Amino acid sequence: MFEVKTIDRFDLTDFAGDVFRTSNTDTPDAILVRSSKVDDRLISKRLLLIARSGTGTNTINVEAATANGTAVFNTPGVNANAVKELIIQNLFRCLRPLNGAVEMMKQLRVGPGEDLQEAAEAKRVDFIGEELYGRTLGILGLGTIGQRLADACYHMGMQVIGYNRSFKNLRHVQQLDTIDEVLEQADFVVVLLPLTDDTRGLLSAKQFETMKDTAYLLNFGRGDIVDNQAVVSALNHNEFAGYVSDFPKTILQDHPKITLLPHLGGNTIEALTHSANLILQNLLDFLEYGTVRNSINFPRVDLPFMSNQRLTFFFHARDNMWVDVANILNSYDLPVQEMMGNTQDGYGYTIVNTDLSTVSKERKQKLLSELDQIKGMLRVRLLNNPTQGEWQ
Ligand SMILES: NC(=O)c1ccc[n+]([C@@H]2O[C@H](COP(=O)([O-])OP(=O)(O)OC[C@H]3O[C@@H](n4cnc5c(N)ncnc54)[C@H](O)[C@@H]3O)[C@@H](O)[C@H]2O)c1
Ligand SMILES: O=C(O)[C@H](O)COP(=O)(O)O
Repeated sequence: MFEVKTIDRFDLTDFAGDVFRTSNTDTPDAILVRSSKVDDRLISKRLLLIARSGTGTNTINVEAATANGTAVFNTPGVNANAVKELIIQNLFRCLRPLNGAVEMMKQLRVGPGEDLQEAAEAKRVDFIGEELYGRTLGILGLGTIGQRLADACYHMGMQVIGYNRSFKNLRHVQQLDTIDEVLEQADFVVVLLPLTDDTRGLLSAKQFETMKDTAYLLNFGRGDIVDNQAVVSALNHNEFAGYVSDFPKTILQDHPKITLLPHLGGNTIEALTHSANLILQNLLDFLEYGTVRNSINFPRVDLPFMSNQRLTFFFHARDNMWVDVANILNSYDLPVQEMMGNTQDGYGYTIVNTDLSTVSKERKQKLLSELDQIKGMLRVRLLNNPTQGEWQ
């Protein structure tokens, strides 16, 4: 039904993913990616969906996809535990100089008759650490990951404060009214926001001035939420103690107070497996059945496929939209066997189970073209029941 090919054939750099197409054409029906940027040139009329295995969708032009009638899917929450655990590991690393101690142990040699443990203990004064217990954790972005981190750190004895644009009724977090209040009070500030027009460059020189000089900033949201040049400058002026980022930039390399990771947040066997399974299921269900789950721009609609064919409609929600569709279906004497629809953020998605088995190919084309031309219609699809016939 769908071939899977790699995107390399498009010769678009900075992109690596799989595409799905129904015929031997360079224009894909669907694109599957992790964090790779989806080039806008791929959002052609033919493109039915973009599937992002993972959470952040800042590498996809969702607005352009929506206007094109292309569904965008992601797998929110599946890597939240992986990110939470990596952040906790890094909180400990900020206070306990484990890397140095392990390195020292690799180098340490004792002579005949000397005791290695004794020699090691003589060196441990260089590796005295501090404890997380009783310290204040500030979380910017109290979503799925932020809440899990808050619960775990609260149970380790930390005070947890946070900022989110909407109020969240959370048991273990004192939610503050401004980012600045969090920055002033926290010993650790963890960024867990999405990258949007509102959050790009949100943390810069002015914000760093308000931080404690002993505080650490950990960015597991997205690199561009933080002004990297301002980070380097603030650290050079001892405005805060250290920066940990999951999003490497050359300007941050080699600074003694900066720790860079190669975007490891969701990089566990569990998260990757779970995410890949979920996104593939959602992708195939949409391509073959028109079912929508976990889409960020299409409303959720899941109707059992009990007919020979079904029509799916994605449109700008407006008064009388359905009257216009129904008039055309009636003029073709099409039975509406079952139907389900939903709206979200001004867009509607409707599935109609029907039977076109007696309608000629030419009339089907004419029907689809008339439905396509309805004012506000963004995408019409005709699907054959995969368990009852061949793909058309
Ligand atoms: N490092 C990694 O590997 C990794 C893994 C997963 C997610 N992430 C990043 O973390 C982000 C958060 O993930 P999540 O699963 O918790 O998402 P989420 O959608 O559950 O949480 C995001 C939270 O941020 C809040 N928010 C959005 N814009 C805001 C603004 N301008 N000001 C204040 N609050 C705002 C939302 O209300 C929400 O509560 C993702 O968007 C992604 O960029 C990184
Ligand atoms: O948004 C996400 O899910 C994370 O940043 C993980 O991205 P990745 O799929 O490239 O690991």
